Amino acid sequence: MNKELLDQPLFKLNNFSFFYNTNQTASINQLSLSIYENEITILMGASGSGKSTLALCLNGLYPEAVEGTTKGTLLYKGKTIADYPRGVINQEVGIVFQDPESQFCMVRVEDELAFVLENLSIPRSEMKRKITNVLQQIGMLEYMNTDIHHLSGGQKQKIALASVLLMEPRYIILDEPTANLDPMSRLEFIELIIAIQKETNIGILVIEHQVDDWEIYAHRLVVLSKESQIQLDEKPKTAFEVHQNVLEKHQIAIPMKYLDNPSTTRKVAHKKTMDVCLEVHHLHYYQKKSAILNEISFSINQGEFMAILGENGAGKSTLLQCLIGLKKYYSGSILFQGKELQDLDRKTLSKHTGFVFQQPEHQFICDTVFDEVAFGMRLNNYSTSEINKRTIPLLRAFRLLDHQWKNPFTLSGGQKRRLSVATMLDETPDLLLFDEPTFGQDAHTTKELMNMILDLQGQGTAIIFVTHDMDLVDTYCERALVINEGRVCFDGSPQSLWNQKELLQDARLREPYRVRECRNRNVVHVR
Ligand SMILES: Nc1ncnc2c1ncn2[C@@H]1O[C@H](COP(=O)(O)OP(=O)(O)OP(=O)(O)O)[C@@H](O)[C@H]1O
Ligand SMILES: Nc1ncnc2c1ncn2[C@@H]1O[C@H](COP(=O)(O)OP(=O)(O)OP(=O)(O)O)[C@@H](O)[C@H]1O
Repeated sequence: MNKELLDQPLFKLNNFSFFYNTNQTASINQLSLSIYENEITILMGASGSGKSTLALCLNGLYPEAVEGTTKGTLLYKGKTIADYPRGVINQEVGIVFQDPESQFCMVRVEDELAFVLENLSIPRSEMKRKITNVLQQIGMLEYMNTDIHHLSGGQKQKIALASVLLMEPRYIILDEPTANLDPMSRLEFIELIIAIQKETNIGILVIEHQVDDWEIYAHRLVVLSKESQIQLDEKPKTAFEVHQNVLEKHQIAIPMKYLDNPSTTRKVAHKKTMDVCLEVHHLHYYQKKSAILNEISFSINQGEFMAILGENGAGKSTLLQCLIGLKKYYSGSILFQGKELQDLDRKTLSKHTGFVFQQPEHQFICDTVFDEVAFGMRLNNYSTSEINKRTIPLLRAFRLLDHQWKNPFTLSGGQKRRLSVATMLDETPDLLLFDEPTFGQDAHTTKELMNMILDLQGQGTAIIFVTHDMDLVDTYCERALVINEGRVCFDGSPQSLWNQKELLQDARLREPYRVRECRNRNVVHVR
């Protein structure tokens, strides 16, 4: 690609490095890259390759907002970013993060958007019109007066995008923006971005680990190695068709449509035993008088692997929190191995169960990665040599050994997620609950993580797994429980779920790629 001869790049990095002061090695290492306006560029790379750090440097937030230093040059419109007056770049280069909550300052949607306009010194008389226009543009006008906390994940993501659009940016960076969205919201969000790009012709940088729904729209795919060196810079179609070996080497997930035979990857294991692990009877849960969970009943046996599916806001996380005893004020009953959950003390419960939170940060309590993994063992009075014997292999398996003395809060998104899973595997639990454990993970980690889960399933652990990834459900799960508006609307095998088109639509789910492919080839009943 020798585009540079034709156009002046919007961003130009020349041997650019970024060091967090707490780390000995560079998080971005002598990267040279040009990024152009009016293009959609996808940036991929293994977890920890420096993608989010790069996004924050391009937006001018780093190094100022963090203890870090840079080397080499990073030019925006031909001028060093540090030479622009404060705030100019933030306004011209907008970022939407994976977790939109981290971007909000106000309670109501309108106030949040007005706050953005206030910072731009827009007169009050113009605010209403601008807010109405942007909400119309993203299809959220009816939510102008809604409390942001009452919006679903997908809706919050759209409001985060609206805040960025109000700044009329020249460039937008989307850092894993769809990782928390249900399958339909994900598609709608991508379509919205593409429509906006066509209408305004602005440049967009998409950082993602799963690009199945993005790649047809992108002009360019850039792949970084672990050492943040460019390994590939191609049209996505060419990259996925011609360079699969390079992509696999760098742990990049190849969209299913480019794989020879995706159905051979199915690994559903039937390890269910006769021993009941958990029983839920007539569970109801209310939040501020509104019903979040309604009349939920099901049971799961040891060795069973069940996915919980449903649209953003359906009640999946609330259900998991009830099942693990974090939400206590429910009605109905939950029995763990025959005993009422509310009668079990926390220590017994934490010895036999594990819970991986949706936001990994919510479960970190120690100052180092090592201590975080060893925490449960110390609580159970393990000797130092026993702790080392168990902790080191776990850190190695989750590719965290090099980061073991770091503070967990300074890890990359994917590293945090891996740590949150590793902390639950210090023993073989009887019940493991995962709230979206694979989002934000590269292909290699997702595969390893799923294999570890299958291993535990084989040892008799009952697995409950909340996910928005239908391909994962199709590949690994033997049972799916679908929640819609707080009620169970399906409980059965994923294969029978894929045949219920209306139900999938109501719950805003999608068939996995394998099944869509079968349908395209007119195989009517999918097995
Ligand atoms: N503190 C709260 N006050 C009022 N409503 C709340 C509160 N917390 C959650 N809710 C509502 O409860 C419902 C269920 O939320 P929950 O987080 O369980 O959904 P979810 O299925 O896990 O969604 P997602 O897929 O987006 O993670 C949502 O409609 C949400 O708005
Ligand atoms: N605030 C911080 N302080 C110290 N080190 C950090 C900080 N944030 C990130 N790092 C380190 O910098 C490296 C790059 O992190 P970054 O978040 O940019 O990676 P990434 O490619 O976005 O990863 P992922 O795909 O897992 O989100 C990682 O090794 C990470 O541990």
